[in-house]
Amino acid sequence: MLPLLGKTKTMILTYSSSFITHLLALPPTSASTSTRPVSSLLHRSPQGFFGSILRYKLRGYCSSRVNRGEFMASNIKVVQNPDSISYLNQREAAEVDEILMGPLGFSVDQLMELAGLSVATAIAEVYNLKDYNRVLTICGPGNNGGDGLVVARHLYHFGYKPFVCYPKRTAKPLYTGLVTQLESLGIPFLSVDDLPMNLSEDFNILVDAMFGFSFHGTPRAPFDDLIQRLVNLQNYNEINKKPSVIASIDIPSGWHVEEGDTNGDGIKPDMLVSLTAPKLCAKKFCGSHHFLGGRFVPPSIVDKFNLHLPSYPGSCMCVRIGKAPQIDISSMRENYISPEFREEEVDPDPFLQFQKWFDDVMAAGLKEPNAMALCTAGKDGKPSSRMVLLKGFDKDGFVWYTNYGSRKAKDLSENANASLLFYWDGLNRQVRIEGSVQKVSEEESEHYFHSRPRGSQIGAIASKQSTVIPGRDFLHQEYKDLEAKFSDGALIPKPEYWGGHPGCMIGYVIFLKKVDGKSDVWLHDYHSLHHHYKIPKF
Ligand SMILES: NC(=O)C1=CN([C@@H]2O[C@H](COP(=O)(O)OP(=O)(O)OC[C@H]3O[C@@H](n4cnc5c(N)ncnc54)[C@H](OP(=O)(O)O)[C@@H]3O)[C@@H](O)[C@H]2O)[C@H](O)CC1
Ligand SMILES: [K+]
Repeated sequence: MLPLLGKTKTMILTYSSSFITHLLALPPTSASTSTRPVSSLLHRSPQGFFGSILRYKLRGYCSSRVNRGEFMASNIKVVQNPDSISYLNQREAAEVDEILMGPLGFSVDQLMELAGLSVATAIAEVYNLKDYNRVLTICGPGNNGGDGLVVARHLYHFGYKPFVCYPKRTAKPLYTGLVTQLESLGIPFLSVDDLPMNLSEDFNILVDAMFGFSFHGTPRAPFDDLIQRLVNLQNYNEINKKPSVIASIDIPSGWHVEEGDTNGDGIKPDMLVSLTAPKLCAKKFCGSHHFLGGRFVPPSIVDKFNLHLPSYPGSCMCVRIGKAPQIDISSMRENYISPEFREEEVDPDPFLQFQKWFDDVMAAGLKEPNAMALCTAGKDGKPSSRMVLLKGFDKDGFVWYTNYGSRKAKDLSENANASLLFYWDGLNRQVRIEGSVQKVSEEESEHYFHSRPRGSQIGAIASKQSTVIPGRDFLHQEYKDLEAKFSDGALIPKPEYWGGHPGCMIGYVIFLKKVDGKSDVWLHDYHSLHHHYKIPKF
């Protein structure tokens, strides 16, 4: 059990499954025992909790991440300006291939596998399994077709239902092996005659893997017909309620590799996944989703061709190029599909129920399951929320740590009432905790402080929350100085202003600049060094 620093005492736990919210209440004076039968509470009509649907609009200050031209959405990095990257002509694309598979020692199998995986990843990023389950991969005679075979295999493992049309098979072992792999998974191979004229009747995604950068002239049979069916899709889509989409690998098939869709009567893919570097025709791509994949380009190629390519963050296989399409927020909705939440399965002890759900979240491998929104309001009654990390819980309360100088600590010193909210996406569950917060002993704070990594301890000293500092460099310098000071491994003293109050934020917060007393944005950095930028009120 972790030490207790901040505790919510009186609390209401609200367990929610698929957003059907049930309320569990504890007696207002004690958090340790619950005498109230859970089932009686569960029978309340949701109307009692929500009343009629109200439309709220919040005007005020908004915090958001700093936009520095590139940002991450669902782990995929976005390159906002497509003109900032290099485009290859047909000769360069072939030359890169030759160097990779010549002096640089790559095999085509390897590159194809990585290329195919990046395409499958991009598809899965954009087209969800529920709405885009049936995928037809149309494969051509060359390596682009081979990429398509690899994509079909990965999509199968991602949970999609792939089909393959591969009318001009290549007899080389690489390709026969890829076909065998798909056949062993039971993936159906369809002939051109098996396919409906209106491909959207049977398929949600059409993966265009017919031609890549070696395409020349005009498409020959049977690809002329297949390309025409993809062109016709647009007309069918206009009358279809649920349009199907085309995802092209490297080049939209039939397009001129450098000039693009010269006559304007070619296919109009919704997604293009360029490999290695986009080819010139990609500049003419007008679909919604342009990705770059093929994370295998070594620095020697980058230097030789003077390539400007975005970096792939973390373990991402692809990067989005250009802005994601604007989404009508009012039309965004999910169908929450999760096992029924049954009263008889709810533990009468809300803490045990919380433990059960926390175990589920851990088993599901969700990221930062202990992240929770903490909402406080000072004496002015104006609420503010931020994410903090749960560091332990028991029947006395839920524990987190913070800096006494922070706004949340100040709020709590004026008004002990606060709420916590966990939201576990993927399990469709949320837990609400409401109550009052107490300070805890200095001893407990001290104990927890020294259990943290040294970098975080130094960060806590460097970050005097809610104070104005000259700039970010000042913060870094302060950190470096402290790091040097404690480099001998000596005990790092806990600063007086840290601990003993509601707790440990994901990082600490420093007001970097004060611009007309406007609102702020926080920036995540290493070792809990965070700072705020002021942004204008809107
Ligand atoms: N380095 C990388 O990024 C990697 C990319 N990969 C993928 O490989 C393709 C390029 O592969 P390549 O085999 O060189 O070429 P294609 O897939 O474009 O296809 C060549 C075959 O298509 C025939 N072809 C060409 N034009 C036509 C046409 N008008 N009608 C019918 N058939 C045509 C051609 O036959 P020819 O007799 O005409 O020469 C070939 O049979 C690249 O774009 C990526 O997708 C690798 O997978 C990994 C490394
Ligand atoms: K293609």
